[in-house]
Amino acid sequence: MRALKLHELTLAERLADMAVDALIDEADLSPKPALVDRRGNGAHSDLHLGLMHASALSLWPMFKAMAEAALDIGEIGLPLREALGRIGREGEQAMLVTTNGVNTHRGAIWALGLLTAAAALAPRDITLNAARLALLNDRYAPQPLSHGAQVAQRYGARGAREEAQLGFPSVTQRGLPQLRKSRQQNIGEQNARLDALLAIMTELADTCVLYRAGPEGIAAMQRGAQAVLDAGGSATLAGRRQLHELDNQLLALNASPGGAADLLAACLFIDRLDGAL
Ligand SMILES: CC(C)(COP(=O)(O)OP(=O)(O)OC[C@H]1O[C@@H](n2cnc3c(N)ncnc32)[C@H](O[C@H]2O[C@H](COP(=O)(O)OP(=O)(O)OP(=O)(O)O)[C@@H](O)[C@H]2O)[C@@H]1O)[C@@H](O)C(=O)NCCC(=O)NCCS
Ligand SMILES: Nc1ncnc2[nH]cnc12
Repeated sequence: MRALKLHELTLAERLADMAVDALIDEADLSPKPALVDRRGNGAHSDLHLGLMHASALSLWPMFKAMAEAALDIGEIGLPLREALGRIGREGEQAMLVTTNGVNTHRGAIWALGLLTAAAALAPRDITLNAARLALLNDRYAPQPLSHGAQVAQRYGARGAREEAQLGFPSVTQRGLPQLRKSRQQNIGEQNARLDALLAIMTELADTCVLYRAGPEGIAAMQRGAQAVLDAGGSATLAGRRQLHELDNQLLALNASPGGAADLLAACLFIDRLDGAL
């Protein structure tokens, strides 16, 4: 009998695999404060873990197309930025068809889309090149009054666009260093990832939290996340108590840190890519 020969994955396919894996790892990580995880729906009535998985898988062709566009065009500039915008909008439609209209991964399409394209061009300069792409103005992008735009107007908050334009400081200066520090303490991968999420939450202006719960919600998220880390992190008993407290507080405020969750996925993507280099 002849052996079945599987085709070797292209670079674009491997990057799409890594992006989807990062989204699934983020969704599965538990217990995340007020977010969808293996325990339940957090502060969401319209989301659940199966939907997050289906949504992540629906985005695989989009991530692959973004990486291919970067490889075809070969340089940072308006043609690539506008190609990514078009592919991203199509991906968002595919996501909405899969989820029956629920917004599961809009922020992740933005962050991981830019990072996937940047990784295809030059993995070692990934956040710098993602920022350069985010700084270019896509002439075809619609200007809807999104939740992010509304809270930017009301509170002057820096949202997803600015986070990318600055080269993802929440990821490079908070999430990744914490992930590596916690791993060195041999506390287990899930605890290290939870600590990374908390580190991201300590300073982020998450526009999802701001839209739902205002500055009070942001203060509760940032203060509570810092309290877990100060108590020794999510692997310690004292830290777990603080984490439980943070979960309760955010649920009471109906505040879901969806932006922080997307940035954790970005963090896991870059970490995986570093491991593959
Ligand atoms: C340029 C865009 C990023 C648009 O940004 P803008 O801020 O105008 O739009 P939003 O759609 O409100 O926000 C983008 C999403 O980014 C996540 N996010 C929030 N804060 C931050 C932050 N500080 N840094 C990084 N990322 C952040 C967040 O995504 C998660 O939350 C989603 C659910 O949130 P929300 O929409 O508020 O809630 P809903 O469930 O819809 O309603 P309620 O339940 O509250 O009633 C969830 O999807 C997570 O992913 C923000 O939502 C860019 O998005 C854009 O232009 N998109 C158009 C398509 C495109 O061109 N893409 C290009 C690909 S390269
Ligand atoms: N796990 C999660 N729960 C709720 N919103 C999210 N957006 C991205 N990941 C999420």
